[in-house]
Amino acid sequence: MAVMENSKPTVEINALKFTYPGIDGHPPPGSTPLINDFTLTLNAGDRCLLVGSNGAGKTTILKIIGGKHMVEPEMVKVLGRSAFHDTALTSSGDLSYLGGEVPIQMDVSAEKMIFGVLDIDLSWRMHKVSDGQRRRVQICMGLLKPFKVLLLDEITVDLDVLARADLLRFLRKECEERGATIIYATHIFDGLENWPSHIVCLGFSFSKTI
Ligand SMILES: Nc1ncnc2c1ncn2[C@@H]1O[C@H](COP(=O)(O)OP(=O)(O)OP(=O)(O)O)[C@@H](O)[C@H]1O
Repeated sequence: MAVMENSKPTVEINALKFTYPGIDGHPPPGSTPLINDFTLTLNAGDRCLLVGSNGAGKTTILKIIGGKHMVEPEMVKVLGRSAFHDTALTSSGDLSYLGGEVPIQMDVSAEKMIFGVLDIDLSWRMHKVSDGQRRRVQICMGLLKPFKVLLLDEITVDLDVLARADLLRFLRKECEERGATIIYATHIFDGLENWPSHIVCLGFSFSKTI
């Protein structure tokens, strides 16, 4: 059962509009916004899958929610605040983004993550490990503080089937037991049948009730 800290949404995106700036720092005149009129509300415990074709804007949306691109504060609120304008959201660990090389944070014993979920061998030499093994260590190193909202940008791509299943099971528990909210952008749907509470496909969206 989800732990609801309060009834306020954890993520509120309201008619979000975004265009990457041109060389002069402004959107090119007459350009069509990459993100146009995107609206989404998530609550504690929700797990949202973000899908869409290459270039649809998944990473861009996660980065906007994570405070890495500036938008008007009322368009995107995380825990009632604008992540771009209120950097304490990310520095506290309440809001975490993992994509590329950026680590995530999570309240869990290192032992459980290292040996139970990610199955890391402490004797691995980092210059000799595979991409998937390196990814496991990277995820592990980020799982240090409790998060309330977690943004995952295709982080499981290098993991093998079992490691990915373990991680997804673990993340689901974080939502159900701690009331965390997760948005996960991916192209890999295997094993995700019962994972999300919401599915957003860029271009159109719908919610699945759990
Ligand atoms: N910093 C940037 N400046 C200008 N355009 C960008 C920038 N980053 C991304 N884009 C463009 O914005 C569009 C959306 O990119 P984004 O990375 O958000 O898509 P995505 O849905 O995550 O794609 P993929 O599934 O391939 O990861 C693409 O056309 C991309 O070229």
